[in-house]
Amino acid sequence: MRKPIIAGNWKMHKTLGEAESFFDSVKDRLPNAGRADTVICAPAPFLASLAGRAGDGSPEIGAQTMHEEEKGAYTGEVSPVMLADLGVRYVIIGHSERREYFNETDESVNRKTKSAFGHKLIPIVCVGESLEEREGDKTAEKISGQVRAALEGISAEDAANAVIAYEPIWAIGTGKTATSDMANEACATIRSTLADLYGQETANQIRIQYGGSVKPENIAELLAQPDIDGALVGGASLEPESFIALAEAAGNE
Ligand SMILES: O=C[C@H](O)COP(=O)(O)O
Repeated sequence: MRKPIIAGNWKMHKTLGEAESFFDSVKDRLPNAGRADTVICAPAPFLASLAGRAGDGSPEIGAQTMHEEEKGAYTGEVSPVMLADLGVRYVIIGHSERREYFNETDESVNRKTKSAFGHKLIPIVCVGESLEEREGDKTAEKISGQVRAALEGISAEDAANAVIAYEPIWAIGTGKTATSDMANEACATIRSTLADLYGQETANQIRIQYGGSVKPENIAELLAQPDIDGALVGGASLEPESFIALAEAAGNE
């Protein structure tokens, strides 16, 4: 049985004060803490403070990206060593916004995914098709290729701990959610790719999230699907009440 996982991706939002106040207001109010994993992926400048506030029953802390090297002359970047040292547990790798605006490629996603495992960080690896690819009937080919590339050279033992986030690009921040059937079909394609790579037993252990305009109103229907184990949530993770509602729905699964 896979434990549901709700991860909030705050993207480039909030001040430090707002981030701390959000965290303090949700950390003791997650009704089903223990039945679902919850994660806040905050902007890098807030990670130390939030990790210091995290504890039993609170969300875990995630980063939104990282560099694959441990250290070096990479101005502006954050290393896996730095994240692990702060107590960060998860890191989003290859979000479509990173692929589009910051030149991330399947190759860099693979390097970062390997590096995350090498530093005991759990990667949330993002894959997803554009509207053009969906309309051209290329969804399965695209997401399956992205999963294969991201996990190339990664052992089954590590892969079992990965989280894969299926985020159709056309559904991100647009209010357009994939129907739960469409989302499940894509997540099932990802699971069958994982089974092809690692065998069915390992594939059955890997958690697959859906992301793209997830809100308290649609989370239950998405989580009811057999291959959807959680959500990567942007806009609806910014307000405490809505994040708590999402976590509650996941804990009831
Ligand atoms: O990482 C989160 C996704 O990009 C979804 O964002 P959204 O929930 O605002 O559509």
